[in-house]
Amino acid sequence: MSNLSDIFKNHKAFIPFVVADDPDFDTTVKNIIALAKGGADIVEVGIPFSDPIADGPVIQSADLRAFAAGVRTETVFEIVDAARKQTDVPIVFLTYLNVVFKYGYDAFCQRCQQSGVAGLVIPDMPYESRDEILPAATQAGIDIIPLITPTSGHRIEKIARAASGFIYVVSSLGITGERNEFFTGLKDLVANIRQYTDVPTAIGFGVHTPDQAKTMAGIADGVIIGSAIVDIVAKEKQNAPQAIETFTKSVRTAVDASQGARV
Ligand SMILES: O=P(O)(O)OC[C@@H](O)[C@@H](O)c1c[nH]c2ccccc12
Repeated sequence: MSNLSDIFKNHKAFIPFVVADDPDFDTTVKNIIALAKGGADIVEVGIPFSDPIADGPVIQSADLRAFAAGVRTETVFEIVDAARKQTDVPIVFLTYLNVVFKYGYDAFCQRCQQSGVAGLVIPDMPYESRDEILPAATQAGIDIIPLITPTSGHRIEKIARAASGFIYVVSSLGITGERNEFFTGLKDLVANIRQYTDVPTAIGFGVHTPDQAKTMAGIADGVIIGSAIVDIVAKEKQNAPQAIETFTKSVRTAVDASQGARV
């Protein structure tokens, strides 16, 4: 397994998301570095996919921009390799299962290890199918980061007990995208998960302001923001890195102000 869990040991984690090759290779590399400079603990890099069923319009549009830029799965690895020359910020992939399947589980996990990718979030891989990829991921020292949603119900125990890296707690039903209303039972959901595991939890979906990030970091061990950052990329294009660093710093400050701030 990777050492992703250690990141959460002494402070609340901020995990931002960007889509690879949106709007181009160099800007994505600069965005990853800007996120790291701004205080991200882990960067979630999205591999564009043709049928992103869990994604809202902001990320769907980003995937289309990446496809227009000619993105291939290998491009995403090359972007990470290029970023690695300037930052050692932990990186996880957000990827749909078919991308990994087409590349080949062993080859994909080995390539991840080569690029220093520490974990995979595969939103359309049911817990019951994880055994297909687990041997290759374990061999490569990569965490398969599970998602737990407000409707996971009786499956929470087995998902939590099998988790490594961190657990992605989905804040609300539906698709990714900025929200102002969240599932009201998040505190109970996190408490339920914590009965079964010490693996840290990070809440994502809809969070788009520093105040919301502070609230979520007060409930869980970390917070994930995607669409709000992808929206900056959509608006700022090649000028996004500076704006992204500024936004990241504001979220970092807010997350550190929640309980359990950096010691
Ligand atoms: O965009 P939001 O609402 O801030 O949510 C994070 C999300 O973007 C990122 O974690 C993600 C992007 N695509 C996904 C698909 C499924 C689950 C999570 C994701």
